[in-house]
Amino acid sequence: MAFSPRGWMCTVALLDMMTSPLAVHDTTSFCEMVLDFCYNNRSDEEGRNMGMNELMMTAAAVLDHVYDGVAAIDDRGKIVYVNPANERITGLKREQLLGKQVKDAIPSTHILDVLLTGQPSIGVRTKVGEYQVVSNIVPVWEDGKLVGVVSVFRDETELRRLAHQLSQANETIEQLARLVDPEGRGGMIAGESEAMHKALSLATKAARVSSPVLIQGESGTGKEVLARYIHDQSPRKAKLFVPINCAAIPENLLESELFGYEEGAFTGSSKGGRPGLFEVADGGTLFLDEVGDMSMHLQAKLLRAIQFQEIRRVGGTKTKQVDVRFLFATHHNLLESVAVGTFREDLYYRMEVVSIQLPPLRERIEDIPVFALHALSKITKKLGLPTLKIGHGGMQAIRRYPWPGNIRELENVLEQAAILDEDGVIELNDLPKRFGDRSGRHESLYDRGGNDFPTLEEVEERLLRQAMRTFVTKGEAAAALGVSRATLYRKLEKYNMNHDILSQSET
Ligand SMILES: Nc1ncnc2c1ncn2[C@@H]1O[C@H](COP(=O)(O)OP(=O)(O)OP(=O)(O)O)[C@@H](O)[C@H]1O
Repeated sequence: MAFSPRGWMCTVALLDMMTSPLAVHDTTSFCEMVLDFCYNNRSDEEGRNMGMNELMMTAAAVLDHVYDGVAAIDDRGKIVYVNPANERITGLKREQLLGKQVKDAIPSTHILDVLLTGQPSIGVRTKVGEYQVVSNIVPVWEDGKLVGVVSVFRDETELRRLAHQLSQANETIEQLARLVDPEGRGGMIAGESEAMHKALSLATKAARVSSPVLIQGESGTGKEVLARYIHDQSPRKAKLFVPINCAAIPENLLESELFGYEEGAFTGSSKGGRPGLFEVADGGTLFLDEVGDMSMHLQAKLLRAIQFQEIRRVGGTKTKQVDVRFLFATHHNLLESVAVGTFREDLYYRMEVVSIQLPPLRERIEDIPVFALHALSKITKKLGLPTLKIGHGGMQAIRRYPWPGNIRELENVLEQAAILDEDGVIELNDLPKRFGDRSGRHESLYDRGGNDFPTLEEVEERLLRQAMRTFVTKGEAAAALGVSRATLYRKLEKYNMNHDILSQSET
C-alpha cells in the first residue's frame, strides 16, 4: 500500500496517542484528536473525510512492524486487526483471531470492559494462554460514538526475562568491579594509620546523609580523593560530582562560574546566559576546594546557597532552588581565619557539620610504605613499565623524608624514580638529591645558640623520631640507638609516640 503524507501523519498521530496513555485519558474523542492533529486549521474536506477506516488501514501497515502486540476490536467486540507481534507474544495465529469475538478468542481479556465503559485501561495484566501480558487499552471514538478499542501490549514474561538478564549483568559488573577494586573505594586506599582509618570511617558515615562536610589538611593529603569517595558512596553517586578550586579562579569569574549569569550580565556574556556549577551539580555534589580563599562577598552568597539551597544568577532577578550536597576543603586553619576576620563565622559553622582532618604524611609514617607501593603500582601501570620494587635503602629514605608536599609529592618523586630506574628496584640513588640528607631535617638542633640551646630531652625526642622514620623495624631502630627494645618502648611512650610503635614491625 502506498502511503500518502496524510496517511503517515495519521499513523504517527495514532502511535503517539497509543504510547501516551495519559493524553488519551484526557480526551473524549480519540479520532477527533487524530484528525485535529493531522489537519489542524485546514479546510481540507477530503482530509476531514478521511475517517477511521483509511486511518486504520494506513496505521495497520505501520503497526505490522511494531515490536509490541497490537489488537483492534470493533464496536461489536469483533477482532478487526492483529499485528504479527501479537502472534509472537500470545502464541495465537492471526487466523485464529481475525473476525472472532474477542471474548471467545481471549476469555480473560479486559478489552470488553473498555468497550462497555468507554474508559481507558492502562497497565492492565492479562493471562493469554500461558503468557502474561501487560496492556494499555484505549477506546476509539468517532463523532462522539464509540467505534472500537485498541490494545497495545507487551509480554511480561519477556520483560521479566530481560529484567533478570539485566540484574545478572549488573551482578557480573559488580563482581568484576570488586576484583579490580576490592574495597569499593575507587582507587583510594586507607593506609595503616589510626588517623586515616578514623577519617575514612567518618567519611563513610557522612556519605549516608547530605550534610555539609569540611575536610581540612595540608596540600596533597588527599582531600579531593576523600571528597570523591564521599560522593561515590552516597545516594547521589549516579549524579555529578563537580569540583572547583576557589583559589585558582579570580573572584569575579568565580562568582559567575558558581552562580551562572543571565544574558547581558556583563560585557562578553554568552547569549541566553549560562548556568553555574550550583545548577550543574543539582542532585549531585559540589566540592569547593580551597574554600578558605573565598572573598567575603562570595562567602555571603555561598552562605545563602547552603542555608536555603537557593541561588540567583549574576545579573538575574529570579532565584532558583537547587538540591546540592556541599563538600568543602581547605589547607587553612579556618578557625584562625575566623579569629582574624577573613572568614565568616556563621559560614564556618554551616560548613563544618561534619569535620574531617587529614594529617600530613610526616605525622603518619606508618602510611608511607603503603602509599608508596600503591603509588608505584599506579605509576608503572600508567607509564606501561614493568613492575618495580622499592629496595630497603630506598624505603628507609622514603620513610624518613618529611614530605612537605604529602602524597602528591610522594607520587611525583616515585614517578621520577620509576623513569630513571634501570634495575627494577628503587634505591636511594634513584631518589632526588634531597633524600641523601640522612638527617631528613633542614635545621640542625646544634645550630641554635645561646638561650635557645636544646635540652637533652628535646634532643632525645628528635633522635627517636628520626630513628622511627629511618628504620623499618623496631629491632633496627633500637640497635642503631644502642638500646634494648624495652628501653625503646619506654622512651617512645615517654614522648607519646605510641602510634609510631604500632607502625613498626615486630622484627
Ligand atoms: N587515600 C588515598 N589513596 C590513594 N591515593 C591518594 C589518597 N589520598 C591522596 N592520594 C593521591 O594523592 C594525590 C593528591 O591528592 P588530592 O588531590 O586529593 O590532595 P588534596 O589534599 O586535595 O590536595 P590540594 O589541597 O593541593 O588540592 C592524588 O593524586 C591522589 O592520587
